[in-house]
Amino acid sequence: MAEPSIPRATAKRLPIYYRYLKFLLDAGKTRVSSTELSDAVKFDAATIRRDFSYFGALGKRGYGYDVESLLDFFAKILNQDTLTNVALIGLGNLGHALLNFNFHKNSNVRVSAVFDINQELINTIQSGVPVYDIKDMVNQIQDQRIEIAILTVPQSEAQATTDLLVKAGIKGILNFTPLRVTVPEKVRVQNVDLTNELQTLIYFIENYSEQSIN
Ligand SMILES: NC(=O)c1ccc[n+]([C@@H]2O[C@H](COP(=O)([O-])OP(=O)(O)OC[C@H]3O[C@@H](n4cnc5c(N)ncnc54)[C@H](O)[C@@H]3O)[C@@H](O)[C@H]2O)c1
Repeated sequence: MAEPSIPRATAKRLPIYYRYLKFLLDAGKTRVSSTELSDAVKFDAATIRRDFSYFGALGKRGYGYDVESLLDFFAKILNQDTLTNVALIGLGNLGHALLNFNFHKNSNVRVSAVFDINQELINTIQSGVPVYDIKDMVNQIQDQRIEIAILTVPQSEAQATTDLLVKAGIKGILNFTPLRVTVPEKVRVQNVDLTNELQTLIYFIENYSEQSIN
């Protein structure tokens, strides 16, 4: 997957643009202005124009953006044309919730393999996805050519599991554990921390209540 050199904040907004454009296309809309987009996705129009400018001059003055070509363009960047298989490591409370969700709607990402140490789970099918013994993880990930993993093991297991993932050749880890895992430079880690997100939200509400928080 080619990685375009766009700011991280822009990259994080892309799936949101993509989902809304898909909605517009399904509703039969052929074009959209940055102001309309702004109302829908709640980023200001200048941010949207700047984001889109990173991909070249896509909009036309007085016309707005062509929904279909914008969607095609984003689909390629987001790799929506190919199904991305993801491994889920640790099928506890959080792992189950993510597996049940399984990213089906509006996305070409799915969890295709689960790994755990719990003998009651190993060799079962959960939400349509096979659960493997963690001991088989390196082989399975390599055989299935999985490049992305979601980490939902206890904190105490996070680094050792990450080391195994690195050994298996994984390229990206969505880390839900509180540990900031250490990885070689070529591996990308995205940390998800709901407490942090909530605290950020509270901070913005308390300090910038009159302004947009995007
Ligand atoms: N980021 C967030 O906002 C957020 C929210 C909740 C929980 N968490 C974190 O997510 C992780 C999971 O939380 P939970 O509540 O689902 O825990 P849990 O105890 O319910 O589940 C952990 C699962 O990991 C499995 N496991 C243990 N060691 C393993 C190993 N070495 N290899 C593979 N599987 C292993 C267990 O058998 C269990 O199924 C924890 O690190 C927790 O701190 C993060």
